[in-house]
Amino acid sequence: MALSTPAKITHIIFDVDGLLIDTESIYTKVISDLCAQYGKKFTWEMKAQQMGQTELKAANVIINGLQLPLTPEEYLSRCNDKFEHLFPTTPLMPGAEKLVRHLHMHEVPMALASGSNSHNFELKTRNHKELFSLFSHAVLSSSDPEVKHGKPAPDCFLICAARFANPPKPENALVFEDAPNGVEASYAAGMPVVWVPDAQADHSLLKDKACLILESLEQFKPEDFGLPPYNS
Ligand SMILES: O=c1[nH]cc([C@@H]2O[C@H](COP(=O)(O)O)[C@@H](O)[C@H]2O)c(=O)[nH]1
Ligand SMILES: [Mg+2]
Repeated sequence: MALSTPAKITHIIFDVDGLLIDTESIYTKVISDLCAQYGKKFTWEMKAQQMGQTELKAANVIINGLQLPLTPEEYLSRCNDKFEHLFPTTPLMPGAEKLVRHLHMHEVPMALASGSNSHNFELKTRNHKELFSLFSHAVLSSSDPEVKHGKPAPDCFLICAARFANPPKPENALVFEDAPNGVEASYAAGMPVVWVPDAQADHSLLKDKACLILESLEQFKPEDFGLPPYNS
């Protein structure tokens, strides 16, 4: 379903969590278990507000939203204890490896823009080092001093675009995102965005801000964006 046709795409910026790697199911499990210890339920609405945000901002969403008797530091430390063991087991999302290798083979410059911090990013990608070496750079909003505001602000995408050797104009950089906050951020950056939402996401809120909505990266057709088709 193409909602609008973007300008010529010369660069690609990928989100990480829930888009290239399946860390969102790990976040859901760990945060649900923590909330349950206080008799609270981690709802999809709450999760959608957290996704893509910096870790500290996301912690405050839950603590304030569910009135958890924890400081952000306590919340993050409890989660990080579990993430330390779980993130290194993270699998890739369907279609991610095929798309990244294809674009790399055709020398399309690619980078990453995530809400993660650098320690967790290393854990999450530990089993996929060679694949993640194919990106030119990664902007990690929770650790990068240049990123003043995480998604839904456009900062991480604008900074990511500016760090390419030959920086594209925003309209020439195609973003792939799973999070509503990420779609808002890329739209605010003036970049076309392919949205690959969680099955629970409400499409109606963002359908005018994404140029394409897919159930999976496996459905992406590079030629629809002027990029080399698969098998070329
Ligand atoms: O259930 C959750 N998902 C995601 C996040 C936040 O979203 C970031 C991942 O963002 P992105 O998809 O932009 O990589 C995580 O590092 C974390 O800060 C969270 O707090 N809770
Ligand atoms: Mg994401």
